[in-house]
This record gives sequence, structure tokens and C-alpha cells, in this order.
Amino acid sequence: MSAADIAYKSKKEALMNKITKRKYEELEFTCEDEEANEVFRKLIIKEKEGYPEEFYQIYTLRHKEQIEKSNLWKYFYKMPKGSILHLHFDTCNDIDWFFETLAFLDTTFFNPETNTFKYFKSKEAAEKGFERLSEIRDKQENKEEWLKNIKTRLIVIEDEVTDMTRHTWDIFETKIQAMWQLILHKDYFKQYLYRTFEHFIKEGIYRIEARAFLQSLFDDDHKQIPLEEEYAIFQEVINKARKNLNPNFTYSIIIQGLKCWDNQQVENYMAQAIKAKKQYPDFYIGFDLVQEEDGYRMMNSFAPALLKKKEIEKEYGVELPFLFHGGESLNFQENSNLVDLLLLETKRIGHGINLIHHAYLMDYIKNDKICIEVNPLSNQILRYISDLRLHPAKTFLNYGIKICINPDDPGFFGINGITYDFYTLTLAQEFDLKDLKLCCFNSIQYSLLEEQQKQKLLKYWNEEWDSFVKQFLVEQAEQKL
Ligand SMILES: O=c1[nH]cnc2c1ncn2[C@@H]1O[C@H](CO)[C@@H](O)[C@H]1O
Repeated sequence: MSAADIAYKSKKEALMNKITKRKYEELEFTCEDEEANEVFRKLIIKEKEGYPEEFYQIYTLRHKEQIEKSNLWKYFYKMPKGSILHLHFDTCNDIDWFFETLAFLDTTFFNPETNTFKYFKSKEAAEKGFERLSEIRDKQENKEEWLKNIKTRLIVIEDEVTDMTRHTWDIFETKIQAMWQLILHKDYFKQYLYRTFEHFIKEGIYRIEARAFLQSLFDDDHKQIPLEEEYAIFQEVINKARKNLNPNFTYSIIIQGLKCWDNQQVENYMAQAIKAKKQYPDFYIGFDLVQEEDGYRMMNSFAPALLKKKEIEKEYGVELPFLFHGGESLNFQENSNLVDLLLLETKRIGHGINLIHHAYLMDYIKNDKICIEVNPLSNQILRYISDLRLHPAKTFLNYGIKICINPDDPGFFGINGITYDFYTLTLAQEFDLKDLKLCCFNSIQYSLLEEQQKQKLLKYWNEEWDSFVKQFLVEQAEQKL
């Protein structure tokens, strides 16, 4: 090698060191991590060979069954993933389970005209148009076909995702709301929530920060439940999960309001949210506004209401951070919500897709360590990114921006848990094991856990991660023999 070659090589090495240091600044890798990473990188390329080109496009979940049977699925499933930081509390229904447990109870009613489900304590109490679902089923000649069809009322299906004559958000919102009057009944909700926990905890999730409405649960007479009772219901299910599934598990709520509200409604709701935080500070941990971002007002129009937060916080003597959705948009001129999110001091950003187009903000977001909650399959199903290879996740990651991987509304996408998002994003963008370790680490590091608890969870996750990597290496070595 010539002197010039040697100099070039060492210059390149120095540059690469600088780049990786910036990307991994808060994280360390063991020798086993490095070794496993090399194996994993090759396996990902091999795994990709099993799928056709269209795997990444438009509706990747059409390959759901093949994904579950793939060589690497079990590793993705078992990987200790840390936290889920972006999930809507009411969109996790495990459809098959629902039809086995709750759908045919005497209190489950359905209106075939409006396609809505609703709880009624008795037949006499049922509103016009609603029939017991079990009685509707009993009248069917072909029960199997009917069951298959009714299941599609609760999820977004491929035909809807690909039907360009319809706006997916309309389909999506209608289907979500069709379940509220049933699943948010206090007794149904307890079972539903526990089932959600089971899925996530089995997949190596130790914490969930879910977006939820304040006081959305109701009793047998459809009366809203007081905050104290609602809190008690959540705690009962969380404690059961801690006892039966994992004692390290925690669940907190980011209170979500709606973008269709006017500023007075937002302000009043925010005040209620701050009051709830004062009462249960570990449980109610943040504030957000949801719904289709470009379907309603822009964030700067909400600012007059949102800026009142500091005043209200002072009054109650607590702080309730903003954790806003933002940049879930393909409108680049009209939508500069990300700028407003920075000014409003959001702690994290849900989605952040159009940050690529407001690239002048990337430095601020990196330096302020504002974690981006990435939701790959949601972005594809809601038609923001049709090809997962073009998702900005890896660009953010390589730039040094903190990201974590999330499922957003898994039940409504017809899946359970978070593994599908991990798997499909990894294949699409050729994430390696170090990238994934970073995403998992970020999901704990940028959670809103109180510092001591966070350190404790990081330690636990680290141990789980190390044994996962060791096991992976052992199995890979055995396969080679
Ligand atoms: O990706 C999203 N962006 C914005 N809002 C969403 C998204 N997914 C769900 N919701 C909102 O959350 C409610 C359920 O809790 C949905 O009805 C929808 O308004």
C-alpha cells in the first residue's frame, strides 16, 4: 500500500469514528453486540431475498403470514424492546380474541345499519336498531363467512388501503369510533386492556406511555365514571399484569384532546388534565392533541390556548409536558407544525415525517434530544409513505436524532403488538442490530419515567438485552455446525 493509500484509509477511519460517535453518543456496545451485529447484518440481507420487490410497497401487511413464518421473526419477537411511547389506548383490540371472549356476551349489541357496537345491560335497555350480536350470528346460514365479514368491520383491510377513491382517514375514524360504546365499558375495558398488556409484555415491552382521553370509561348505564374510579380500574389491570407477567411493567397516560375542538374547549380540557396530573402524577404524564393533522386547524392556531398551560401549571403547582403529534403530513407549505412544536417545547414528536422537508429543524431536534416516535406501518396504511424503504426513520437515526419504533393503532391495522413494525422497518431500511439496540434504548431513555425508575429500567433492559444477544450467538453458531 502506498503512503497516500494509508493516509486515505486512516482519514476515512477517523471520519467514520466521528460519525458513529455522534450517532451512538449515549450508548455502549459489548463485544458480543459487535459480533452479533456482523451476523445479523448478513441475515437481514438473506431474509430480504425471501420477499418480492412489492413487499415494501403500499400494504406490507399483506405478507403478514409469511412474516410470522420467517427465519428471523422469533428474534424480532423476543428482542427486549424497552418501551412503547406512541400508542392510542383504544386501538389495540385483538380481533380474534375479541370474537372468542367479548363479542357474544349478552351485553354486546350491534347495529347492522350503522355498523356500530354498543354495550347494553339488557335487551330492554337496547336502543332501536341494536340487536344482540349472538342473536344476529345465530340467524346466519353460513356462520363462518359471516364471522369473517364482521371481523373486517373492526380493522382497516387491504381493499380500503388501496381504494384511492376513498380517504383512509374517514374509514379509519369511523371504524375506531364504532367500538367506543362497547370497549370503553368498564368491565369490557379491563379485559381488553389486560389482553393488550399480554401481547406487548410477551414481546419484551416493559413500559407503555399510551395516548388516551381523560375519563372515557363508562358504567352499565353509559354514565361517565369519576376520575378516581377510572384510575382504580387502570391500576387494577396494571397490577395484575405486574403480578402475572412482569413485575417491572409500568403504564402511564398521555392525555389526548381533539383537534376538532375550539380553543376554549382545549383550554378547559388542558386544565382538567393538569388537575389529573396533580392527583396522580405517575399516571397522567403528558398532553397531546390528536386526529388527522391536515384535517383540522394548524398548531399555531391552537397556540393561544396552549400557551395558557404555564399559568395553569403554576396554579396547581405541577407540570404536564406536551408530547405532540406533528409532521404527519405531506403538505409542506401549509403545514409547518413542527416549528410550532419546538416553540411550544414539546418533549417528543409523534411521527415527524415531514421533518425531512423542514430539514432546517433537524439540528434543533437533535441537539434538544427531542425523540421522534416513528410509526412505520401506520404511516404506510394512512398513506403518508407508500414504500417503507423511503421512510425517514433511518435518515433521522443516522443524523443523530433520537428515534424509537411504535405501533400507533395496531388493532385497527389488524395486528397485535409491535414486532411487525420492527421487522418490516428493519428489512426495508436495513437496520442492523446496533440500530435496533439504539431504538430500544431510546424508548426508555426518552420515556417520562422519573430518573431513578428510568435508571432501574435501563439496567434491567440491559441485562435482558445481553442475554438475548448471547442466545442469538449461541443459536447462530449451532446452525453453522
Ligand atoms: O396517526 C395518528 N395521528 C393522529 N391521530 C391519531 C392517529 N392515530 C389515531 N389517532 C387518533 O386517536 C384516536 C384514538 O385514540 C383516533 O380516533 C384518532 O383521532
